[in-house]
Amino acid sequence: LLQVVRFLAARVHLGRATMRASQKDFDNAVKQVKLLKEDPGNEVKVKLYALYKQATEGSCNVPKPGVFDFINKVKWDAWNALGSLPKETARQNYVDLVSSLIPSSEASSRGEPGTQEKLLASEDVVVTSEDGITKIVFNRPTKKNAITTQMYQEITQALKTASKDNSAMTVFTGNGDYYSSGNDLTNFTSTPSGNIEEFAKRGADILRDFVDTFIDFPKPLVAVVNGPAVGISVTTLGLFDVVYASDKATFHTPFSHLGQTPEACSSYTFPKIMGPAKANEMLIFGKKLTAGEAYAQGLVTEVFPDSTLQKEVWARLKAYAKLPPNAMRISKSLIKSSSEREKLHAVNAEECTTLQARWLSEECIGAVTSFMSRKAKL
Ligand SMILES: CCCCCCCCCCC/C=C/C(=O)SCCNC(=O)CCNC(=O)[C@H](O)C(C)(C)COP(=O)(O)OP(=O)(O)OC[C@H]1O[C@@H](n2cnc3c(N)ncnc32)[C@H](O)[C@@H]1OP(=O)(O)O
Repeated sequence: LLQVVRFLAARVHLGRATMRASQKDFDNAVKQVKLLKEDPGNEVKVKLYALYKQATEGSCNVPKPGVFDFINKVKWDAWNALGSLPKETARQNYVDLVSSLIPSSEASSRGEPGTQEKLLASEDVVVTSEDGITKIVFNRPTKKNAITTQMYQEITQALKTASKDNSAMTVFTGNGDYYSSGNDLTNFTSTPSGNIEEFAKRGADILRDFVDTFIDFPKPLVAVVNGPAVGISVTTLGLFDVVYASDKATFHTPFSHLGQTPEACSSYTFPKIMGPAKANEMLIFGKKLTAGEAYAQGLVTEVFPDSTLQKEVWARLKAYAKLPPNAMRISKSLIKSSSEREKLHAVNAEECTTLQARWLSEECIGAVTSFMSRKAKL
């Protein structure tokens, strides 16, 4: 990786020696990186990081991270490899690299970077409202609908809005073959230099807010699990009112494999739903359930053949959405009483604090590093 970084930095340097990117070009490129539709991959992200640091701070001037701080060590190595490359050259190389990542059709229509942010940002989470139903769709099919940090925040916002809109219920589903592969593991690799503890704290705050919004959601909340579900996309199901699943869906919570621990109140809801014996096998040993098994354990309301899922489920939901909305909300609040919600908030807080510490553990960093280097898959 270091050789690639050095080679590319030198190549871009030689090729563009006569050009000079202005500070404004650089600032725009920094904004454009955040708007990229396609994930450029870890190698490019590391290069961008190194060039950004060189352009803004000059030669690497911070101590080498510890041996177990894998991610920061890769980043440090890449920055350090740029040696004494002048700041202006690093700035130009950064701008060139970013423009090479933007398809020409997009570059011409993009205009001022700030103006399209919202539009592009909302592509990964699509929210629509029709027939009394607000639909929230995980829409990153090429990444198996893995949930980025930004998506957590968008979903939190979408739920807060849906709780006040005039729809009768809210339905989650996924686009493509997966419902969702859970937390996007690259969320862990975008650590701003240095303060990994602060980063983990911010992650825990985002997660806590996200789960709190599910706990407090006042209207019927339905999941249409169109395919395999992993991690947090499974655990949140314990906070839904109804879960319909395709017979192709699977339910997998590989927390121990990832050096992590349960979230979304599943350490409380799963034993309550399926009994401790079955919940332990899922949450501690990461046993993957088929749709039929998840139905038998009470996590899923009903399983449909994949070929008829969409037709049957949406027809049923449209009919349900015509029921008197206040009656449905009041029934929900009786079932999920205020004391139960209080308990769920306390569980959520504890799970988030536990995860915050886990994310800094050698076990977790090692598992994420393995996934990133493609040695390990579930
Ligand atoms: C400090 C952190 C701040 C974070 C902010 C808040 C964090 C809250 C965190 C809450 C805790 C959540 C826990 C979980 O959800 S644990 C579960 C995590 N998920 C996984 O471990 C799944 C990993 N993915 C896989 O094992 C396989 O991809 C999978 C079995 C799902 C599919 O395998 P398949 O062979 O069919 O497909 P590919 O692997 O080729 O996948 C296609 C592309 O999609 C990318 N992908 C898939 N899943 C993820 C993922 N979870 N994260 C990132 N990327 C993912 C995969 O890399 C492929 O991409 P490329 O085509 O670019 O290679």
